[in-house]
Amino acid sequence: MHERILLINHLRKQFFVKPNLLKRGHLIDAVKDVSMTVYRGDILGIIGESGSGKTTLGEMILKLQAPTAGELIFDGIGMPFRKDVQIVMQQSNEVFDPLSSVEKILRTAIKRHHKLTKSEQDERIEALLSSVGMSPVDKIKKINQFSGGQLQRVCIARALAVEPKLLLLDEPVSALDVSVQGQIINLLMKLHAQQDLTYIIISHDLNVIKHMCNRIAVMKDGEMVELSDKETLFTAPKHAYTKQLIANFTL
Ligand SMILES: Nc1ncnc2c1ncn2[C@@H]1O[C@H](COP(=O)(O)OP(=O)(O)OP(=O)(O)O)[C@@H](O)[C@H]1O
Repeated sequence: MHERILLINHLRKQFFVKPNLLKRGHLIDAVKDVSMTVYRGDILGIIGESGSGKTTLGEMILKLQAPTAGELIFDGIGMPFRKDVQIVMQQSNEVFDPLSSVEKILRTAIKRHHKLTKSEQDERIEALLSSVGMSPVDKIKKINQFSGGQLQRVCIARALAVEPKLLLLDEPVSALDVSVQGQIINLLMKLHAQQDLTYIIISHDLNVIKHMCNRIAVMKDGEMVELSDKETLFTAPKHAYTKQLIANFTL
């Protein structure tokens, strides 16, 4: 029996679009009426064209946006919530202060959520660096000394610093060179296998989605038009829009 970690129940988000010379101000439904269950250990992909509501859905899961209607129920996720859901984003070089050291970034994250002594923090920093395949000497390096792939490792280490249960990966590799993409994907898969983690991945890249996910949700115009396990989605997609996405992918 799969253990539920998150229930998304009739979630809706409207935005007011300000008037301009051509159009009156109006409301749009970025997310219309999305319901789904995320199970512990899932690697759930969210795909769909630009503007289909993927980011808005992700922001509601992170509690960065309040839903207009509906609810999110997190199971087995205690307080404070902030610690249990973390994000790894695409533009890792814009996420950090370029003059910060890795040590400072990780220590700040650790201190925010755990009461540890200085030496316990040091141990945790070393363990985090090792878990993302970085060397202990990297901790004194500044963010502006790292390549994109290394930065993404720092981003992942920072997210893991607070021992989250759910990671939202928003285009986790799309800014990276193809060879580095593979390394980061392998790292994410290794961490998922080793630690008790659940992933939600937003990506335009169906190769990444196919490689990593066990279940996939398809968004179109704010609606979730299909939620299938990976095999079904790629071999017997149900919705016409999914069929089109898969056909374009296999061309
Ligand atoms: N803060 C906002 N104010 C007004 N409209 C918004 C806001 N944020 C998003 N939208 C609109 O909501 C819709 C969904 O946007 P969203 O960014 O969630 O889509 P997406 O699927 O993540 O797109 P992309 O793949 O390009 O990131 C779009 O029409 C977008 O213009």
